[in-house]
Amino acid sequence: MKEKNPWHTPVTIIITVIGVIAIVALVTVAVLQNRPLLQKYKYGIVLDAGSSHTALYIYEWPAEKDNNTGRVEQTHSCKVKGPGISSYAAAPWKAGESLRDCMREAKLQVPKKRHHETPLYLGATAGMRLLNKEDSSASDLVFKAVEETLQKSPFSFQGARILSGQEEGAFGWVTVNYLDDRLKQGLETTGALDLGGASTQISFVSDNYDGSESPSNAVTFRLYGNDYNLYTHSFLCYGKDQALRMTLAQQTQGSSSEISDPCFHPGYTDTRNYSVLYDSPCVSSRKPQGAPATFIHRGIGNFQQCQAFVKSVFNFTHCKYSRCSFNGVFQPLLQGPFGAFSAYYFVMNFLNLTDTSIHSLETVKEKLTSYCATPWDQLRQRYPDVKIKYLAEYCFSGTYILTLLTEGYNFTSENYSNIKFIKKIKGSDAGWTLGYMLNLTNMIPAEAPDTPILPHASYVSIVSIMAIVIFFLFILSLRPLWPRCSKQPQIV
Ligand SMILES: Nc1ccn([C@@H]2O[C@H](COP(=O)(O)OP(=O)(O)OP(=O)(O)O)[C@@H](O)[C@H]2O)c(=O)n1
Ligand SMILES: [Ca+2]
Repeated sequence: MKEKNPWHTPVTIIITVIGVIAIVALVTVAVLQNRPLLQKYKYGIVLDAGSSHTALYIYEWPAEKDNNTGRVEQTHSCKVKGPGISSYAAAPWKAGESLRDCMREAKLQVPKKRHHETPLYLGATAGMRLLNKEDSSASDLVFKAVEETLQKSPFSFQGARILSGQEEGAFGWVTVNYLDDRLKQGLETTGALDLGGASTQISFVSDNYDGSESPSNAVTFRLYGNDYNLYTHSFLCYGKDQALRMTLAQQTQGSSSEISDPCFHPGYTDTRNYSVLYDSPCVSSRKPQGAPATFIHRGIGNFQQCQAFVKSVFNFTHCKYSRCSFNGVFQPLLQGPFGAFSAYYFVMNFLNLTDTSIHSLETVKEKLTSYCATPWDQLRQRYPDVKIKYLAEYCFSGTYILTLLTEGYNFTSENYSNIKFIKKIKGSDAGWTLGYMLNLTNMIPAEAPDTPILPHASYVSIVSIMAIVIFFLFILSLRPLWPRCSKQPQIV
């Protein structure tokens, strides 16, 4: 008699086929339904109109995330040729013109079909703050010129304006902590130190500061369900270019036709114009009477003497609060790690001093002592590709940074290593622009968003495994229906 394979009964074959189809269907639906959709991006553009130059930043984030909560990253940056827009006060149309090349680049970088929905912002900082103070109609004309250019772009232009010092400091802090993923996770935050050409900002969270002492330094945020009381202050005129003017003003009070400057290298000489030097609200009131048209600016390269001049631009005589940084400005006790960017980074990177875990405050002083004393022609030979203006100023700038951090903000040998000199965090530049855009586009929710318990891959794996297990349990549960054991021949 022919032995029949017990699995070949119609019932088991049907159950198996249905089971396999069910598993394939279940897993396919689970994978397809939850598959990350093909990545589409949205874009935002911010122009940082700084005192020394303008830069354009393009940010992108996944389009499919609800309320734009996906991660925002910088995809492109463009440095505008020429000086900052405040330098075009005498020919405002040139300020608008200067932005054209970078706007052209932006058009190529952002996919065409996204152009009209891409917000475009221009924020101006200390250079325009100073121009506005000095000559508000000139500053209005500069804004008119840049607005005309930006309105002509295919992007959704949202306006050009001067940021307050508070905003500049607070948005720099938001950028650093957003990029470090500290806000979403509610981790201890990083303070932000920004050194520009015309102003400098310090922003940090301190347990001793709830905003009641000196409320003008307080910015409160509720981000991802956490409250932050941020201390922030912007010192107008304490960016490195204006600080250099103040230091030179200190040395030229005698109207002399020649000064020997310890902040410049031995052998360095240049002819400077008194009226150009004093043409800034940071020093204009101190222009000496009867000064000649020009003076010879000679370097003598002496760090200690340089630091003495630099110190003289800080005022430590009065403080009506429990503690101050300088110029009578309140500052709570320093707390936590700090990220120092923009000119802090350019200068410390040039001097090879960015790694504060190796280079202590003492080493920084030693390095500056020998660097400032290096003859100018030797430096020119060693760094033929570095812009002369930058190269000439690194001794002053390094000395200024050291003095600002220690004498100004009260960093000590103990907490100096809490500072990290940084340019970028995960590919995006540290600076106020990203924080500014995140704020204006409401991309940081006040409350923590609900997130799925499991990541996508774990979800799919668990669904697949469970489907297979259920299928086998089902087969087992049908055991009573299974044909009798195969060894015994069956009588058909
Ligand atoms: N490789 C570089 C680039 C810039 N700088 C200096 O860094 C300062 C400008 O820093 P930045 O952060 O770009 O200032 P701005 O944003 O233009 O100025 P502000 O924020 O004050 O408006 C200028 O003194 C410039 O000479 C430098 O020393 N080395
Ligand atoms: Ca700046």
